[in-house]
Amino acid sequence: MILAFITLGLFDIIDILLVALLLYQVYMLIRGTVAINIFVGLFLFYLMWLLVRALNMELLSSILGQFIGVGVIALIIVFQQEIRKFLLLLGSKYNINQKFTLENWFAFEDRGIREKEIVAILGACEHMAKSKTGALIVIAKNSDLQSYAETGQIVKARVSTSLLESIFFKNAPLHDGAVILANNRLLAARCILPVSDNTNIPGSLGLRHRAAIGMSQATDSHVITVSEETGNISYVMGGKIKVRISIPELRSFLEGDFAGFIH
Ligand SMILES: Nc1ncnc2c1ncn2[C@@H]1O[C@H](COP(=O)(O)OP(=O)(O)OP(=O)(O)O)[C@@H](O)[C@H]1O
Repeated sequence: MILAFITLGLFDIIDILLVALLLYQVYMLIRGTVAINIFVGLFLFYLMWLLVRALNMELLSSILGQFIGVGVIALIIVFQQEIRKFLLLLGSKYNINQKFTLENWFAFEDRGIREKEIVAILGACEHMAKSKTGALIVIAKNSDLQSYAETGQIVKARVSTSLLESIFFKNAPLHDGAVILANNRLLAARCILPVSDNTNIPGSLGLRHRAAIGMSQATDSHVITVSEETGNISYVMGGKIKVRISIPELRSFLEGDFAGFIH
């Protein structure tokens, strides 16, 4: 009966597709976090309101409508963290300051890392894995990591195996936290990274690995971890972690992901 009154135009189809795309993006953003349960709850609540309205159940629809009326404010409060993460990702991907620097326009500097830096990282990771020295290395891609670098100690030094090893040496003053590599330089050490709240991460992975995953979700950077407990090397990108990788595997990941930057 109801369907007989529904007319579907081209714009309605575009509208539905856009809403589907939006919902998919929201799902991708909060997938694996506790926020997904809240989102599903709110979505069901909204569907119920649409249903009771369509069935002309006046009393129930006006009660639910009161909640829906303040729904946007409630959404902002409930998804405060996710909205912040989303805006941060959007802002750092399309950072205006970064796009209009002279370096970018005239390509004076490379964004990521080159072959020499890859060799230095591989050497350091190999030694640190053998000696079970914990390490957390962030490699910038397009996102601006300056705000993360400022949580630690700005270094701005040439990347070398010995520098990386001495930073992560157990009793060294800068060993805690992460190092950030950007523009072929070791930009900063002892940096604090955002920790992922993904509930699907195995319990065996502690804060170092969660911080690596969190950083790769918040930015487009790639992260290498060396476990202090096991000496295992992991490679993290786009919120996904590859655990227990070998040095040749790490080389092929780095060369593959930063191929555009190798000279
Ligand atoms: N948010 C963070 N940002 C940067 N570094 C962090 C963060 N959280 C933890 N770390 C680093 O990770 C170190 C070890 O943390 P933890 O033992 O919980 O990690 P893990 O994943 O179990 O790693 P490991 O296998 O090396 O023990 C900390 O001492 C610190 O240097």
